[in-house]
Amino acid sequence: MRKQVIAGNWKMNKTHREAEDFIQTAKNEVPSADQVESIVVAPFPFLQKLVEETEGTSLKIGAQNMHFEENGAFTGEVSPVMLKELGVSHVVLGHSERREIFKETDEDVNKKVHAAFKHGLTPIICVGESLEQREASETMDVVEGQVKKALEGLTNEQCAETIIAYEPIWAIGTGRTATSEQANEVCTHIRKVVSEYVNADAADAVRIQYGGSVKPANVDELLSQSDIDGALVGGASLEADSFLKLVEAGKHE
Ligand SMILES: O=C(CO)COP(=O)(O)O
Repeated sequence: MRKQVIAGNWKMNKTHREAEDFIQTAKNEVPSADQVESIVVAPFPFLQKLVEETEGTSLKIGAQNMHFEENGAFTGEVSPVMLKELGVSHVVLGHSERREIFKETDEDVNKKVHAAFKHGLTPIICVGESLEQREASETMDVVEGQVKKALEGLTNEQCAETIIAYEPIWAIGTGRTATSEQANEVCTHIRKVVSEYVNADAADAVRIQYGGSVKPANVDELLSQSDIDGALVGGASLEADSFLKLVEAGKHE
């Protein structure tokens, strides 16, 4: 049975003080790591402090992006080596906001995924279609292309360890959640793509999250779907109480 993984993506939000207050509330309240995997994906300036404060707890800390190179003349960028040194466990890669606003390509995402594995970071790879693509019935093709390109050149074991987040762009921050059937349909397709592109074992092991207006009121139904193994949550992860409810929903005994 795949363990659910609930990640709160804070995006570019919170002051240092707010981040601190959240972690103090949440760090001892999250269920144990063998029941559910819980991750706070925080802005770079907070990472070191949050990693220190959550040491020995079940709450893990992830980054929202990174460069694929280890070092060099890349002003403003952060490397996988730096994240690893801080003790970060996960890194979100290819979020639609990075793809759309910062023009990241599938090729960039693939290089970043390789860099993550090289440095012992677990990638959370985001894929998902725009409203225009959904209306043109291109969802499955778009997502399939993104998944294959992101996984290109990885070992079968690395593919199995990857977390894929299906986040339809039209559902992000809009309050318009995909129905659990719509979300599951695409997650099932992603698992099929992994099965054909990698192998059945990797497809069985890979965890596929849904993201896009997930909140305590709709999380149970989403997580009860056959191919949804967790959630990547923006807005509803900003308050500790709400984040804890989401994590609780992912718990199994
Ligand atoms: O983009 C998201 C998480 O990465 C989803 O954001 P919302 O939960 O705010 O819709």
